[in-house]
Amino acid sequence: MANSAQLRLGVNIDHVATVRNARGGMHPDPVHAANIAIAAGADGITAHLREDRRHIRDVDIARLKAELTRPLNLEMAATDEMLAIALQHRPNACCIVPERREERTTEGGLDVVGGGARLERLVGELKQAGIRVSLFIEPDAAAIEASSRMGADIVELHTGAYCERALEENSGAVAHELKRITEAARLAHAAGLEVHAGHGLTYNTVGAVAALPEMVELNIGHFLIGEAIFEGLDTSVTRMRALMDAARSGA
Ligand SMILES: CC(=O)[C@@H](O)[C@H](O)COP(=O)(O)O
Ligand SMILES: NCC(=O)COP(=O)(O)O
Repeated sequence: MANSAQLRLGVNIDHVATVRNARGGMHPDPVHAANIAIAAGADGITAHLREDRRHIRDVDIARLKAELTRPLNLEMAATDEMLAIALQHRPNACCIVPERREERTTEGGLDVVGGGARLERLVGELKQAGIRVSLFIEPDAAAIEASSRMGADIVELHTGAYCERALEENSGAVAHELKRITEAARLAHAAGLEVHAGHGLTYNTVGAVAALPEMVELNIGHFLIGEAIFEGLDTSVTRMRALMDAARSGA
């Protein structure tokens, strides 16, 4: 079992729902996957209720909130529909993410600088309901300053570009992206924000991000669910957890 002093692992179970939805029906069940992930060492569960409901559905959020023994992090677009759902279910945290219906995945960070009053109102209403608020942002200084000004509790740094460059085996570009994440983590921590990161992380890319001392939580999904096909979800979560812990302890 994970202990609270460790870097936290949030397992994103969206892609279990993607497989389920390919045939309709109930199988495989994302809540069952969440429970396996928790038993294997996940500290929390992340689920992204997209506006188009392409994977997670409203009923999944209700069941996750009712049945989980670990905190739920609800990822959502900055809309009044999603705000109402969050206020109904009261997850432990809400991570506000940018959404474009036609995108294949979350392509960039939230436009916190341009997001203005609407985003600030959403952050305020969630916080007033006792929900911790995270903003999913690019690792850059302007986004961090705006997140802090807006009253967010947490920033989740988008690691997608870093992981893409790693897949291309472009070591110079990987180093550049890692430097952006490293500097952003320092800056966010100094601004009093809790620092999370995620998107596209794999066994190969997790170590460098886990080693950053300011990092408090990593949210990982697509790779873990993909590896689960080959080695089982309990094994993929356990391996990821071990890599995070080894990186954190300098092993
Ligand atoms: C915000 C984020 O990184 C995750 O929610 C991820 O987006 C889930 O997968 P999809 O982008 O495929 O919905
Ligand atoms: N916020 C990132 C997340 O929850 C997981 O992203 P991915 O590992 O599914 O790409």
